[in-house]
Amino acid sequence: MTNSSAEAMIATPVLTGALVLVVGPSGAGKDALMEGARGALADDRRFRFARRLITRPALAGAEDHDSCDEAGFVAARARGELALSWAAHGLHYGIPARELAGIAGGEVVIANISRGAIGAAEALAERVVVVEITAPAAILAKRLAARGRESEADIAKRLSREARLVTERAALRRIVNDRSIAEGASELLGLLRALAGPA
Ligand SMILES: Nc1ncnc2c1ncn2[C@@H]1O[C@H](COP(=O)(O)OP(=O)(O)OP(=O)(O)O)[C@@H](O)[C@H]1O
Ligand SMILES: O=P(O)(O)OC[C@H]1O[C@H](OP(=O)(O)O)[C@H](O)[C@@H]1O
Repeated sequence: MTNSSAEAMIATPVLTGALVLVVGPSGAGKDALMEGARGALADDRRFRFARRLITRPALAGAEDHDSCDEAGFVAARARGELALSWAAHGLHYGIPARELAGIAGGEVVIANISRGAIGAAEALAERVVVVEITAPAAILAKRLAARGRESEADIAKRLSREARLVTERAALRRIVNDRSIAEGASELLGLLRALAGPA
């Protein structure tokens, strides 16, 4: 190796940042496993769990997100504040650009998104990993009923929602969340830790 190419290698910072897209059917446990992993990583600045903007009022005990009405959402998107947005279940969802700002500096950012938004999200970072959380259909139905956030009719719509999971260049990992939340969260945690640089 010549001196100049050795210098180039030393001068190039090793960026370990990544965008982790958590996807899967309603009731699979995306929020629950992310909450478990977030708790374990609370003091670890290598990780950030993206706070979403949703046109749904925040509910006690549910996902901690920013809320706005539809006009506010459209305005935020027009101002270029959202790196990613999609519509589902009669709601608008967005990932604010500021949530992804640390990836270039090495942060691992974890975001709960629609399976239909994977294609657009793959353009947002160099290293993108899709984590699909799944569970058998009967378990999904039981969990949504027990969660009680939606009406029976809305739960039926969520369960019948068809969404294809297609990745172009992102790596794909799968967690079958059919054991306890703690076990599922620990699997997600292992996967996230493996993506981050040294502590
Ligand atoms: N392994 C598990 N064992 C028991 N209950 C679970 C498990 N995982 C999640 N749950 C519960 O199932 C319900 C649905 O989970 P959660 O809200 O995390 O799903 P989700 O994939 O985020 O769904 P949605 O897309 O509808 O928001 C919640 O009440 C959650 O506490
Ligand atoms: O079915 P697909 O398109 O994959 O996901 C649609 C939406 O469903 C869930 O919303 P919520 O957290 O239940 O409000 C996901 O977070 C996503 O935003």
